Amino acid sequence: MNPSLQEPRFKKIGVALVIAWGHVIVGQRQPGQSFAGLAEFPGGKVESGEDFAAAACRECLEETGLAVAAERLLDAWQSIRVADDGIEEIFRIEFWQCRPVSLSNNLLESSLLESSLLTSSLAGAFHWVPIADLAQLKFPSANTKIIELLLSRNFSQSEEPHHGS
Ligand SMILES: Nc1nc2c([nH]c(=O)n2[C@@H]2O[C@H](COP(=O)(O)OP(=O)(O)OP(=O)(O)O)[C@@H](O)[C@H]2O)c(=O)[nH]1
Repeated sequence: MNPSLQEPRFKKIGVALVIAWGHVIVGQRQPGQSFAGLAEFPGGKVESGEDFAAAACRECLEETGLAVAAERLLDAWQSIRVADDGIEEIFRIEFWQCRPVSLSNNLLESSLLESSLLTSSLAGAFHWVPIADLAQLKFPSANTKIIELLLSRNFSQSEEPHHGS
């Protein structure tokens, strides 16, 4: 069939912005991945039966070992291109603010201040990074708006997770 007559293909990505105490979890894209070497937030493809928020939480758990709950959609980025096989491809990323569910506020706070406990519980190249430091990291261009948003907003105490202490 003429590719231009075929239904577009969707590529959906859910990304987790895990924010606590002025920090956010950031990783580095690995060799062999697209955009290797660039910074990234935990995330990946939406699987069948999932929505973007569920995919963001699942990918975060798989990639960092940290269980999180999605709270709200902060930004979405979308592009349309014609793939090599001639089929139109719609690529959409949703950036979801998430909070850790398995750690108490006290533990979160002390581990961030001491920069120890949480780092050791995060897999691979993922770390807690002060939000103010995001300006110095290089992310894929799809992240430009969300980085600006994080840097421009005051993620103060009132934005922090309200769970057991
Ligand atoms: N996890 C994550 N992915 C991002 C971010 N920003 C961004 O453009 N992406 C893009 O979203 C897609 C994530 O999908 P994925 O992690 O499952 O893809 P992948 O690297 O395994 O496969 P790919 O190399 O074919 O893209 C990648 O194309 C990645 O470049 C981000 O902040 N976090």
